[in-house]
Amino acid sequence: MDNKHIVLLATGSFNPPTNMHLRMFEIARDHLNHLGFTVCGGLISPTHDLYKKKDLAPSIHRCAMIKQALVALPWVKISDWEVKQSCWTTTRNVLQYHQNFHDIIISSIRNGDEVDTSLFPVQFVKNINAKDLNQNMAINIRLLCGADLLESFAIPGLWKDDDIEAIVRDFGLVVVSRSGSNPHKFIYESDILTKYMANIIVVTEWISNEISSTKVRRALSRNESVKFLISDLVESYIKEHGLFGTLNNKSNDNDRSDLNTSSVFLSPSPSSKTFKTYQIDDKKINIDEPDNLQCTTKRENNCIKPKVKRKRKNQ
Ligand SMILES: Nc1ncnc2c1ncn2[C@@H]1O[C@H](COP(=O)(O)OP(=O)(O)OP(=O)(O)O)[C@@H](O)[C@H]1O
Ligand SMILES: O=C(O)c1ccc[n+]([C@@H]2O[C@H](COP(=O)([O-])O)[C@@H](O)[C@H]2O)c1
Repeated sequence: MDNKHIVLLATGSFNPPTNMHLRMFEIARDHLNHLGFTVCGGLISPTHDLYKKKDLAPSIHRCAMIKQALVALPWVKISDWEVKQSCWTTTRNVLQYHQNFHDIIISSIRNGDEVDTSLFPVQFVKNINAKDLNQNMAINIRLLCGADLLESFAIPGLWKDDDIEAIVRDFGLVVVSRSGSNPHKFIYESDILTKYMANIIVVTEWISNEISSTKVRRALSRNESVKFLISDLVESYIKEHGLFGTLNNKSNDNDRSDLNTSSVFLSPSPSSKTFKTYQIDDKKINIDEPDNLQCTTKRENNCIKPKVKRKRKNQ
């Protein structure tokens, strides 16, 4: 975990994406830069429709809204890989897939293979082109999350202990503080998190802002202003498509021609034996799949976030 080049990957519902989701990337990047890391890119991976969170808008809309939000944050890109799978994928596997993807691209560049780097962190590509790419230089995908997601590790039955351990051991976490949470205490109370404490960076947001998607949805359904909470482009999209109980629902569900979310990042095509072939724009690329990518029926049925009181437990 000594790699200094980082791509921050945030998972979640983004239902809808808020300004705080975007700020989370900026705050984390500043902090990591102060610590001597190079954050060369960011990715948002919205969760699958089968996660079945209450009031979850279809992923086609969530992807389209994220694209609109990211107009203001061009160093972060959307990955639609997760939503395009046939079922919900664990965060561990989402991280592993994207790590494999970056590893393959880097080795292709080193081998002199022609690959489309348009989806790759711009600064990293510049370094490669400037030929100062150290042979050992690699990109480390890290999970970026708010402190509430970290604390959800303690919700009984929601995360597998093995997955939590793999996430902190193999990828690492960047946790942005959220009011009402105490990430340092939470890490202290967890054996697994304490063991891999060196891989967990807690970022304090001093300009605290408790924007949440839930509150934005509530305001929208009441026809209250959401200006400065979400981007104007996202707001227009929501109203145009009548999402989240907005009043001017045009019932235009059948007309989805404007929702061109195809290959926002990359899309799977039929698999081969050990690799899966992915179409990236007009190029095909083989990527080693994370081991147990298929989710089990049990896990699929477990997708619904249990309505249990959050209780901290020693893991
Ligand atoms: N205000 C915030 N401060 C810090 N992190 C945040 C904030 N809002 C969202 N996040 C983080 O962004 C990621 C994606 O969040 P998610 O889509 O669940 O948003 P949310 O606002 O928490 O949603 P909801 O209100 O629907 O539960 C999570 O890691 C979450 O912790
Ligand atoms: O990997 C897991 O076991 C796991 C268990 C619970 C939640 N997650 C992910 O965590 C994210 C939670 O998003 P949200 O909106 O419910 O805060 C979402 O991307 C889920 O896929 C992942």
